[in-house]
Amino acid sequence: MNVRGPILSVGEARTVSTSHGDRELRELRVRPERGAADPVDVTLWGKWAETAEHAEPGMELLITDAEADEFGGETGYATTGDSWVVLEPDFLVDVTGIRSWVQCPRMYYLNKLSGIPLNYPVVKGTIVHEVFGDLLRGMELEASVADRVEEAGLELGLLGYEPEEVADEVRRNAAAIEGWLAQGTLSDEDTWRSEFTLISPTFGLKGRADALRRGTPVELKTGKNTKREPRFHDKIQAACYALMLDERGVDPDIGTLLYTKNTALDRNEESGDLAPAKEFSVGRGLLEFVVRERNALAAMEWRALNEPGERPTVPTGYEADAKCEYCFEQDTCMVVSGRLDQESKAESVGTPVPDAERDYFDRFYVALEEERRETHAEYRKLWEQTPEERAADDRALIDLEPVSQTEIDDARWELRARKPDDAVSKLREGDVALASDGDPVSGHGELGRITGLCGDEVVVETDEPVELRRLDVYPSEISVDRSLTALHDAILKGSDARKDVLFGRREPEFRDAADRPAGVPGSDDPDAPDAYIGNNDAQNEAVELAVDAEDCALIHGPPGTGKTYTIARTIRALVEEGNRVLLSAFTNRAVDNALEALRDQGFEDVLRVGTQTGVRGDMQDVRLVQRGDPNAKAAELRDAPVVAATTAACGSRVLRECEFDVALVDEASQLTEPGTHAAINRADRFVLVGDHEQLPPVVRAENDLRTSLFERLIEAYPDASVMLDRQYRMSQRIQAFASAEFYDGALRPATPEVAGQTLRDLGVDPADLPDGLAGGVDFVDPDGTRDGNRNVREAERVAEVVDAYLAAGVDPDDVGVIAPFRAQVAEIGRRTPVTVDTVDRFQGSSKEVIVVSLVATGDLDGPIFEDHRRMNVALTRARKQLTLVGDADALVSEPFYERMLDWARR
Ligand SMILES: Nc1ncnc2c1ncn2[C@@H]1O[C@H](COP(=O)(O)OP(=O)(O)OP(=O)(O)O)[C@@H](O)[C@H]1O
Repeated sequence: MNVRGPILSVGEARTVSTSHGDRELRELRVRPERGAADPVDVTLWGKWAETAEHAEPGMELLITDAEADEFGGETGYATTGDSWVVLEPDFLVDVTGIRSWVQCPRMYYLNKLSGIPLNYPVVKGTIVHEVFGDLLRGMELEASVADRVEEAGLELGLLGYEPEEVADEVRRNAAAIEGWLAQGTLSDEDTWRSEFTLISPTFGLKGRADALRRGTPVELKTGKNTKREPRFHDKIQAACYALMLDERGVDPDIGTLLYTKNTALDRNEESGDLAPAKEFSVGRGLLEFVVRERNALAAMEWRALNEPGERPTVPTGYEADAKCEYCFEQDTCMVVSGRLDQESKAESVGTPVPDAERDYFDRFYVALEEERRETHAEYRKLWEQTPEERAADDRALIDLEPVSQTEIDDARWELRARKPDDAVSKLREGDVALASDGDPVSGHGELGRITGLCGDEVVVETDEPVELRRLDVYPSEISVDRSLTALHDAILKGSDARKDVLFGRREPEFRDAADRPAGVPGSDDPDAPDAYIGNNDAQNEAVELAVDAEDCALIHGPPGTGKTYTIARTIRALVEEGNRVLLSAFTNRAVDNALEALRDQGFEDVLRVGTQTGVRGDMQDVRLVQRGDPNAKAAELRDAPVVAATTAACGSRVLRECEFDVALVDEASQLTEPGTHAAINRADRFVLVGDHEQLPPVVRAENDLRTSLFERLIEAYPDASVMLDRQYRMSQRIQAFASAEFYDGALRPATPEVAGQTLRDLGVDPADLPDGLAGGVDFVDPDGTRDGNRNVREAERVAEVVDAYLAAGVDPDDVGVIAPFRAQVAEIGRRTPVTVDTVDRFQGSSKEVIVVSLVATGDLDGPIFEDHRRMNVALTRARKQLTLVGDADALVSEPFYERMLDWARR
């Protein structure tokens, strides 16, 4: 049986003599059934007693195959020969993390901070891995090498490599793979597959194996190894995959390491075993060792968050017996310990950063690790929720009917399936998702990209074929990983001038207008134009503030106030003064909108960095295609005066290599502080544009990540900010409530036309509409009942309201419906031809007519009500008519909504 629950206390290590000789043991007291049952004693025998050394009260413990023992009338449990003991099984450790942890725990920690840099071994390693996959999928060697080297054009160019020399080296490495594949090691019964995603609920592990051969793991290493045996930490990596396969009942007895550089070595100069493939046997002892090391790692991570000490616990390097002088991370290690005043086995260099910076680093390090745990909780839902629960949670499309599996050009697969009519989910075209045969954890699952999601059809591209019966949201830690790196870069590598402002040691500074160069608006030059933007003082002031900023400028733009227009003008002004600008935003949509505005203003010299599916169709012509000639590609990126990318992409290894004079970040109020650093680290100065009265950062954990840097700075430095106060979107009647509630009444319509717009301007005669739908703002109470996340009666009423507008002559494209839950979105979507979506998806867009479905009855519960800022977004999307559909009794239960109701019914 399995025993699982929180640890209450940990006993001392003891040695007892048994019929098998002296044995170590350690007793712990735990509350089984995840804390629901009465406390019991559990005994960890033998080597598992080592795991108890890391255990602390509060941690979760799992013992599989435990046996019950009676002692003094009490039932306890003990490990058996088949038991696994797992600490904090909910913490999912990545296999590559275990590998570096075994080498040196501090290296594991440093890898988190410094990310994967752009260097030649990394890029070459990626190419060789890609070629390996291609060869396994039956592609021809030369074609694969040429294709993969070309694909890496940009990265190779940034590193100054020529394609021929790289192709040669990759070819030599690939020879090892080809030779091995051809060597007769393979027979007809050999079953092969490349890249296999594994997640282990029992062992708290996840990772992607390079390949499986007859069910046993194969790992590719692009280095050399002239010993007979694989390197120990390489074995550990393969053993992790073996352990996860074991959990699926495969029981692999060997693992293989393929050292591809061995074939490239000169036999006259090198001695030893030059065979690239090295097998080793995977015994129980090795697997137990892997689990114990994983436990030590998980315990360290637990202590970093849970120990009430001043600073998070991080490894020092003394835990391992690795030699620092051979370590690639030695320099980083010394700098990090010097700057953060950490104990470390390597010497430290440099002086510690001031206390405030260290505290900031620690606070956000912990906050990001908390966020990581929330991400792990998302993974857990893959096995803890039933398929139906996951579908109801919008996290999966289930009951798909496989239609076809087609091999496409570069040995990849296109899977098609039919989905039930009413199925909805968070999944969108372009997302990476987990395609499976119905069971993504213990069945057959493949990571793939959604290339089509339209009507009743789903199309996914994967490396290997799978019967597409279910498609799941696949959580990603990449945002946490990149944020940690951004935090490291900002605090440990950032300039003191920048940090003086971030840490309140100095006010942001601005150039005097008198110092503006000739020709620039506001300069002494009599021939210079009067203003950047002649018809809107606040916008003009915003551009001036941005071009004069020596540190930073903050542009606060309530809904419809011309943020995008001002951003475009600002970028032009910055480029005119000779600056190179990084344009960034939280979403691809905002990046593309800003680019569109820039191009509308006649500025075309832009480069869009992003994936093909992420970038909008009309911006593909300025998208940087990474494939191609290295020199040309690198020049394209280095010479562009304006580079545009999401903040997530700013943390990529390519953009981390780039420098800019100014970073301009839109939607900055939706970014966490580390998320903002990812963009502004790349530039000397920065301009943040946002509205902290609209949606806050999207995070799962409740901590400091919820407040944006934009919000913090605008409160600290009001003089470094401008609020755009005239809006070009809403009628006077619509904007009144938001202006009063969120902007101290300062928001005004930009022109009388904006203020006075009505449905009549769309050619609609109000007499053609039922009573109470043409007042500019109206409220309808359908007397519905909330059922879970939907309200069917209300959905029907919303559809009737929409029909009434359409019947009166409003174009379907001019009407939008906002609902708080995806279930209600689907409920309404079935009944009407117009766009229906959640608030979050509507931020940044607008419609002539908006109908909001509030769903709640009884009490006010749900994401739209949790945060008034969400309601601000919902109420400020409409231009001419806003119709709220909801339950008046529920709304009057809170003063804010009562005021909203009064306004809507006025
Ligand atoms: N100074 C201006 N003169 C004339 N029209 C303007 C001016 N500024 C903005 N506009 C117009 O107002 C509309 C809204 O502007 P924009 O799209 O830039 O707003 P936004 O603040 O980015 O909106 P959102 O709240 O959706 O982010 C656009 O049609 C834009 O062309």
